[in-house]
Amino acid sequence: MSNTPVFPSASLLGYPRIGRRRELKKAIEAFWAGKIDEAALDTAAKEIQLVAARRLSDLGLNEAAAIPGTFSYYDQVLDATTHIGAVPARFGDLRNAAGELDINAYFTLARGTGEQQPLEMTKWFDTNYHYLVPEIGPETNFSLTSNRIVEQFEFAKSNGFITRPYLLGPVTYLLLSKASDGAPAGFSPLSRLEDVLPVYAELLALLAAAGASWVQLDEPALVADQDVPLTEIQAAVARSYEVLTSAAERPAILVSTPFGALSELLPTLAASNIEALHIDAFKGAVPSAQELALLAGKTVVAGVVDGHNIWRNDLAVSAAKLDALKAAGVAVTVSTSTSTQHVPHDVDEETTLSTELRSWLAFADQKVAEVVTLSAHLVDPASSAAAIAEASAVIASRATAAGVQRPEVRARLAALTPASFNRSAFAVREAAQDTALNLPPLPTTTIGSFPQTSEIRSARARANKGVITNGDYEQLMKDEIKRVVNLQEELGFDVLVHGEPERNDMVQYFAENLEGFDVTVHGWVQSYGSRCTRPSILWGDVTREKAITVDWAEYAQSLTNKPMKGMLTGPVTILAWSFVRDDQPLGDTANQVGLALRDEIADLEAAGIKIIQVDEPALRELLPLRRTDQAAYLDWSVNSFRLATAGAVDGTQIHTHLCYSEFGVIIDAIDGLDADVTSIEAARSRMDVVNDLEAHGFGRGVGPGVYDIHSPRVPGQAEVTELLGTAVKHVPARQLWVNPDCGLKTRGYAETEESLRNLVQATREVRAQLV
Ligand code: MET
Ligand SMILES: [Zn+2]
Repeated sequence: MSNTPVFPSASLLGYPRIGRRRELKKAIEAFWAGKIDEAALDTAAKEIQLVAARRLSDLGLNEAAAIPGTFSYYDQVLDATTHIGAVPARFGDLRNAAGELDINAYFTLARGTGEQQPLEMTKWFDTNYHYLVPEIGPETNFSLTSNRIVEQFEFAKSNGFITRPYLLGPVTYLLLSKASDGAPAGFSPLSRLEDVLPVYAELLALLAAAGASWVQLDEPALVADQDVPLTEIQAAVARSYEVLTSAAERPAILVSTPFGALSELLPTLAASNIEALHIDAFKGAVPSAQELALLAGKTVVAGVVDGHNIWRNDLAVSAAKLDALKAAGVAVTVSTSTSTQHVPHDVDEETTLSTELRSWLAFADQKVAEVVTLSAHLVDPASSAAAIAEASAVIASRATAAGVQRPEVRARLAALTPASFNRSAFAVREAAQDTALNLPPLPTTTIGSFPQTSEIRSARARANKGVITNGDYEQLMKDEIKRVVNLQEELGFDVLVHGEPERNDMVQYFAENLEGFDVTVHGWVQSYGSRCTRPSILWGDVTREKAITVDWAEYAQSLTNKPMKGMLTGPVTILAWSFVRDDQPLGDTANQVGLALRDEIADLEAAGIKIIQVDEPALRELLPLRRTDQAAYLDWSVNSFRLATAGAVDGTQIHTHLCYSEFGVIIDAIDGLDADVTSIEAARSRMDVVNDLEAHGFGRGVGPGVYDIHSPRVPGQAEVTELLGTAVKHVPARQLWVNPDCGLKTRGYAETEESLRNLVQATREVRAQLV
C-alpha cells in the first residue's frame, strides 16, 4: 500500500444483522419454507443492510469505513467457508454452473440434507452465539467461490456508504476448524494455511478494486488459549499478515481481536505490516508502554465500550484509558470491545422498562453514541465533559437504587456452609432412586420441550394482550400438556416431560417469575442462524416470591403413572443467557439464583415429583478463554448448581442437561455437578463425547443425545441403533439413558413424532441385545 487511508475516529466492530424487528429471520424462514424466492430474500437482506447503514450514519458513524460490513445471512464463519470454497467432501460438489457457492449451497451447509448432517455448530468464544464449524482436511480444495462480501460492499457503496468489509481472519478460521472425516489422525487444519492465504489475497484484491479502503480481518482466536502451541500460532499470524500485507492490490488492513487481552500475540501483530490493530481494552487492559512502543506507525483501535453486555459505559473510565493511549503517543481511535451483534439494537424501543432501568443501559445504538462521544473527547475533552459526567452520575445512582441490594438475600448467602452444597454419596442415592423409580435398562426420555406450535405462541400472545383470560390460557396449556403426555405414553417413553408449552423461553420464563430481573420486548439477539433469543436483564438481588413450576408439574404428573420430570433452568444458564449485573462477582449472583431454585425443588418434591432436571446447557459457554481463569469459573459455577440441588432428598433423581459444546474440557466440572443423570448433546458430533466419558470414568447416569434436533432431518431407526451401539461400547449399559440432543421446541410435530418413534424402537432393539 502506498498511501494508508485514515482509520475512522469512531467505529464499531460489528452491528446486529437480524434487523430491528428480526426481518432477516422472517425472510430466511420464508425462503426455506418456499414462500419467497431468492430475489425476495435478497431484497429483504438489502433492506436490512441499508436500514442499518442509515442508522449508523445518523448516529455519527459517517467517516469512510466506520460502518462495519458485518451483515450475514446465517453465520460469519460459514461466510468465510463459502468464500474460500471449503466445502467438506461429504457434501459433494455444491458449486453452481458459475462455479460459485450460491445461497442454496450456503444453506445446505448450514442445515444439512436428507443424507448429510449439517456442519457442526458450536459456541463463539464466551458468547451465546453459535457458528458452523469448518471441516478441513488434506483433501480440501480452497478457491474463491463466492463474491458475496464484495457485492455487499458494492451495494452499500451504491447507496452512498463506504463500509468496512468484514472477514474472519485466516488464523482464527483454521483454529476454529476441525479435521475432516477423511483426515489422518493428528491432522491440524492450521497446516493448510499456505493454501488458504492466496484465496484471502484474491478476495482482498477484489475488495480493493471495488473501492474498499479498509477491510477488517477478525482474529478473536488470538485472545483465547488454544490446543495448538503458541509458537505455531505466532508463526501462523506472522506468515498470514506477511502474505496478506504484501499483496499489491488490497485495502488497508485492520485486525480485530475481541474477547480479551491479546497478550503474547500483540508483538507478533505489531511486527506485521497491517495498518491498524484493534484491541479489547474493556475486558483486556490497556497495553503496557513497551507494547505500545511496538505499535508505533499503526492505528490502535481501542475497544473501550463493551460490545457484549448492555450496561451503560463508564465514560470517565474509558476516557482515562484513551488518554493513556494518547499520552503514550499512539494514534488511537475509538471502538467497541466486540461486535455489538451480541446485544439488541436500541434501548429506546423498550418502553415497558422503567426510566430508571433504561438509564443504566446501552444497546448497540447507544454504544455508537458512546463511541462517538469518546472520540470527540480525544479531540476536545470539553466537548464531551457533560456526557461523561452524566454517565458517572447515573452509574453512581444505580448502586443505591431499590432492589439492587436486598438485606434478606445477603443474609441468607452469608449463612451458607459447606453442607449447603453437598448431597449424600451417589451409591446411597442410586439405591434410593432405583427403589423409587424402578426403570428399565436404557431408560428413554426427552429433554423437556415439545414443539412450540403456532397455536401455543398465539395463545400466549393473546393472553399477553388480554384477548383471552389467564384462565383460558391456562386451559389451553393444560390441553397441550395432556397431548404431549399422551403422545409420550403412546410412543412408549419411560420418563415423561410436560413439554414446557407455558415457557416462552427457558431463561426468560424464570426471569419473569423471579425478583431482580426485567425482560425486554424487542431485545432480540442472534443465537444461531435464524434463531434469536431475548436475554433478560438481571439487575438486582434475586428472590423467589412463590412457586413457579409446581402447578404445571403436578398437573402433568396427575395424567400418568410414569415418572414426570420437573424442569428447571440452572443458575449458570440463567446467568449466561441474561444480561447480568456487572457490579458484583458472578458467583454471588449465581448463588442467589441457586437459592431460589433450591426452594423450587423443595416445593416440587413436596408435590410428589421424583425426578427433577436442572438444565445447564450454558455451563461451557461462560468458560473463560484463558486457562488460568478457568478453575475459578468452574468452581463458582459448579457450586451454584450444587447449591440449587443439594437440598433434594436421596430418592429424588436430579438430572441435568448440557448442549452446544465440546465436553472434554469441562468433564471434571460436569462430574462436579454431582447430578444423578446427565444428558449431553452428541448426535451432531456422532458420539465423540462417549470417548471423553470413558476416559474420565464417568460413573453416574448419562444420556448422550442420539437425535440432532437442530436440523429438520429425521434420524432413521438404524442410525439411532448405530449411535446407541457406539455408546454402549464406551459407557456401561446400566448408566446409559436414551434421549434426543436437546429440547424439541424448535421442531414440528410430524418430524418429532417420527424421530421419537425411531428412537424408542432403536432402544428396544439395543435393549434386546443386552445380556
Ligand atoms: C438448550 S437446552 C434446552 C432444555 C430445555 N429443557 C428444553 O427442552 O428445551
Ligand atoms: Zn439443550
